[in-house]
Amino acid sequence: MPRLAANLSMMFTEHAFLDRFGAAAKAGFTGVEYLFPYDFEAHELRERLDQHGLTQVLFNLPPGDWEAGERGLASLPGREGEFREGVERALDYAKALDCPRLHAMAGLLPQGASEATREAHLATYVDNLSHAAEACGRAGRTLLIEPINGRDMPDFLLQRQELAREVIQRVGSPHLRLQFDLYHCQIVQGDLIRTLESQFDVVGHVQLAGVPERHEPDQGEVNFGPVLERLDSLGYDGWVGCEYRPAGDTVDGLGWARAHGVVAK
Ligand SMILES: O=C(O)[C@@H](O)C(=O)CO
Ligand SMILES: [Mg+2]
Repeated sequence: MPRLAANLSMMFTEHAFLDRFGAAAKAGFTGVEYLFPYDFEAHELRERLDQHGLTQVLFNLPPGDWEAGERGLASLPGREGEFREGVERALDYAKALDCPRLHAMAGLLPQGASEATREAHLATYVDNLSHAAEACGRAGRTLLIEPINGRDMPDFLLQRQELAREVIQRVGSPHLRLQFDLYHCQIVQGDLIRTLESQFDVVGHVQLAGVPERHEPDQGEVNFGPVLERLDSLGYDGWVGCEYRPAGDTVDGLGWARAHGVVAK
């Protein structure tokens, strides 16, 4: 069975952020991920990981001005310098946290973008990812890109798994892989098992959540048991990030995860 990582941006929000590490460990998780570490000093996060025997599985590059609605810089023409500074900043944190994976969010297209604008964003995306993948490779890390559904993030450039694959091929670096979020894939295109099979050779991380509410995976329209079994039989040895907003108390909603060794201590 795949190892489950608690996503601390969405789970255990009953606690202040730094206290979520201990809560996740107490609930039986051995790995954690979250969107952004940058509100904290790296040593504060490192201390929490060490104190609770946790592995840092993943976090994201700086996304631009999140409060103003930005959702990543990787495809934004004219922001290349800021993107590259973000890569260096993320790599510093990754070293301190011993984190092997970094996710670069693609960013938004302008509303009603023409085909030419879209092509320009894609070209910037490929250039920026080429640079970032090489920097990650030199640092012994893997860079990830994630298709995100356009209902939750309207105008997000990267929505389909096939486009992610095309971008990965255009970049052509072994250090760039796919963050396959089953929640987004179900909303955008469904057919989870066949899509996973066809993308598996480029998958570097997996996430899940119930659809459509993004609650626990045992709530909603997807029967995740067979999907996780297929992930196993394909030979996946990475982590599956639990990137969902619990419907109620986080620990009360963990019944589904017992089969994966997540058992409250
Ligand atoms: O699926 C998501 O929302 C995340 O994995 C992410 O990185 C951007 O919000
Ligand atoms: Mg995700």
